[in-house]
Amino acid sequence: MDAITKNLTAAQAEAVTHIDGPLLIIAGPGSGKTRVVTHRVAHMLSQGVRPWQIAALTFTNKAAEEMRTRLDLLAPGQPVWMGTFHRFCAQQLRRYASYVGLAENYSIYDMSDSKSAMKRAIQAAGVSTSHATPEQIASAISNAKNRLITPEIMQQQSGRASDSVAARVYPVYQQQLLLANAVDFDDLLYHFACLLRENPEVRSELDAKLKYIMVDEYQDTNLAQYAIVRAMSVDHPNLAVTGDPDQSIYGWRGADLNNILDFEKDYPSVKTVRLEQNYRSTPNILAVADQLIRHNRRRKAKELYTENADGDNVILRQYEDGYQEADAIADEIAAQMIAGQAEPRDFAIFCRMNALTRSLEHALRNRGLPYQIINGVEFYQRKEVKDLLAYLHLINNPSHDVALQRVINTPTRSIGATTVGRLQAFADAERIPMLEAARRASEIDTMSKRAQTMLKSFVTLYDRLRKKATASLEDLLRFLVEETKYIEFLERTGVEKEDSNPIANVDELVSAAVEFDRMHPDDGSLEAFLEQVALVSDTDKFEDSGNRVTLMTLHAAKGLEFPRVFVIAVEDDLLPHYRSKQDDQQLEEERRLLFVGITRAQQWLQLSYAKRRSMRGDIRVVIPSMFLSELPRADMNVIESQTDRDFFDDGADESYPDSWDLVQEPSPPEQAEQEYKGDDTSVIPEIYRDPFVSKPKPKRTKPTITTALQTASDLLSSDRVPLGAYREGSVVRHPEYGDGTITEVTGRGPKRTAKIRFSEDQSEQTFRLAFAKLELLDTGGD
Ligand SMILES: Nc1ncnc2c1ncn2[C@@H]1O[C@H](COP(=O)(O)OP(=O)(O)OP(=O)(O)O)[C@@H](O)[C@H]1O
Ligand SMILES: [Mg+2]
Repeated sequence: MDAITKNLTAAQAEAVTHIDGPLLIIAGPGSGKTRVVTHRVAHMLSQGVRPWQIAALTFTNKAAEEMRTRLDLLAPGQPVWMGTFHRFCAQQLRRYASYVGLAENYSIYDMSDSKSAMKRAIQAAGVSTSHATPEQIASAISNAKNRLITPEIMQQQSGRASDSVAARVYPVYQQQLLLANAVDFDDLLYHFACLLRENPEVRSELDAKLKYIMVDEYQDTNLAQYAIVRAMSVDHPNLAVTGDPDQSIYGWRGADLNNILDFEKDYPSVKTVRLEQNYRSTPNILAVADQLIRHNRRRKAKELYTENADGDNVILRQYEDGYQEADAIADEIAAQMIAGQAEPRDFAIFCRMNALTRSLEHALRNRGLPYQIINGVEFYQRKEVKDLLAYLHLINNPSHDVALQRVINTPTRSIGATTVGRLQAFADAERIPMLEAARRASEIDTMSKRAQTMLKSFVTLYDRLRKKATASLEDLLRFLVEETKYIEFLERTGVEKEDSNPIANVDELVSAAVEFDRMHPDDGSLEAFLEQVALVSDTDKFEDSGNRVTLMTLHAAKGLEFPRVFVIAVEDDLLPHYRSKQDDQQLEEERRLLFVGITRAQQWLQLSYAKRRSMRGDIRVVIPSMFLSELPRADMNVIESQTDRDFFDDGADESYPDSWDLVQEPSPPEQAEQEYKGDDTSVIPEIYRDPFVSKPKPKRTKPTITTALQTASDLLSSDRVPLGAYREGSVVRHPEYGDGTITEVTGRGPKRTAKIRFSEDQSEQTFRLAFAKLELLDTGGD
């Protein structure tokens, strides 16, 4: 026990050694809340609690991974459940799928899958979208799920127009999902919460099994999450939660601050521990954070203090424009590295929206600085990756209509929209999955013979693929690519984008499959792989091992820490986001978001804004964020841009935009925009009404990530073999496939492609030479 508590303060040790009974740890950033969670688990294990009796829940896979790493240091190899809420619910639902009308191999729809499913449901429900856009309908349904409102209850509500339309779509949407044996992201929580509510025997079984539940970042739980942990902590109320109300930043997806503020009311016998000391940041950084957050009215005041040594002053810097900002930041990073003060991994750059990272990427790349972006163009969202995943989904779950619609004519096989429409109508009428309908194509008399034949041959292809379902994931994927002639399709359609290479992405997906096979030699099922992919969240794939600068949104930064932090574009209309400015509560959430950003920094921090910023080709004059005027400038280094030139001396007022309407970014902040026009708790029947439900907030999205797979040095390395050196007969080495011989070279410039036959398994692969990680062993030929 000494080993576990020796590096803890008295208050931390008090929380760590508390085993039975509810526990609330409420404390500011960097005070060791997450550390307490892991130490407490280790302590419980040392006191004889069995590992399978404990579950530690959090919000990002990265945070869960970190907990796991820390626990492994204290108590190696213990099978304690640690993971995200969504993963937890996904796994429980596999066990209890039939209780909610699903089969065990159900699919998890991602954002774009859900969107297509929603479109279809809106069509099927026959509602008009003139008063409510599909987004508004989706958002209202998502809200309802977050508040555990069933379709029946929603239909009883009157309310605003978009809601009554949504109420008609909701049951149809749910029915179609069930028919497809699929759930959307909200459903994971919703179904599981409903299941616990409606099945007392399951509830008490889980309550008894998982005697010790812990939740980190409890301030971000929504009603569904609250209901879930509460239901599992009735007979054994050993629920321990940690949180910081000042870091609640997920109101837009239904998080309810009251869940933490009222914990003491929910569990009157609770033991509350406050941690006072910050171990993360310098006093300078804390002072800035503290001054800022004091401007929120809805909070309990608390002091942040630290015994850490003074560091550099926090810098507040103005730039001419976004480009100068990007260049200067990249230069600053290079300078600090050259001075031997830091390495790339020490730096993080945070922004309000993903779109803002573009010029930074450029600047970092130009200087050969390695970086990774954790942002909204997730690898798994790329077209070619989604195509192949859709095949896998359909192989795993033949009822997955969204996947079927994606692949039925990809690669193109002359199955046009009309045919698909008729197929869908037949499926809807017969209440069968579309694949089943395709099998019965000859019964669809609205369809031409030719179309029926095409469908039949698609079904034949499908059956061939499905036979491979039990092979290793790698084999399955390679077989799939080959059978569908997918690479040829990519080559034919010639999609070549500046920042992505489709064929390389296919290779990357194969690598992911190989990796998955390797990690799961025994239990690696297709279903498990798809689940993992579906649940990848924003901070996943975040490699500590890679020594890179990290670019990410403020939302994704929660819970993490970095020695050196830049927060860019602290500007009016961006932070606070213009859609949040009208509403006091939302404005306070924006302030908390900046607070979260500031408190990630350990030693060094710079906040910046520009005089002008170009967005989608438009240059706009910038007003600095109101939050900057709330900071203790006297204690900061305030550096204004030296240049006086101002393009907007004339007519500046006219060119100033009302809003950033053109800035459209499918990232969390945008969700805040979604229609919320009032508090509807009044129309929720009594049994569902929770005294703590405050403003339900719009739809959650699945946050996503991209790792910039090619580091700057990869892209810039001058010692690359010129593409012309590769020819038929050249012998090459690939890091994964081993040695092989080029059998064919086609295309020019960046499209130059080589077919390689690998000696190990005689498989043939196609690579774009500009991107492939090849080593030229022998040029071959003369
Ligand atoms: N007693 C301690 N002694 C030494 N280091 C500590 C102690 N407590 C916490 N730390 C360190 O302080 C840093 C912040 O801790 P931790 O991440 O647990 O804080 P947190 O309260 O979870 O922060 P956040 O609110 O941002 O999630 C970590 O690097 C942690 O290892
Ligand atoms: Mg933490």
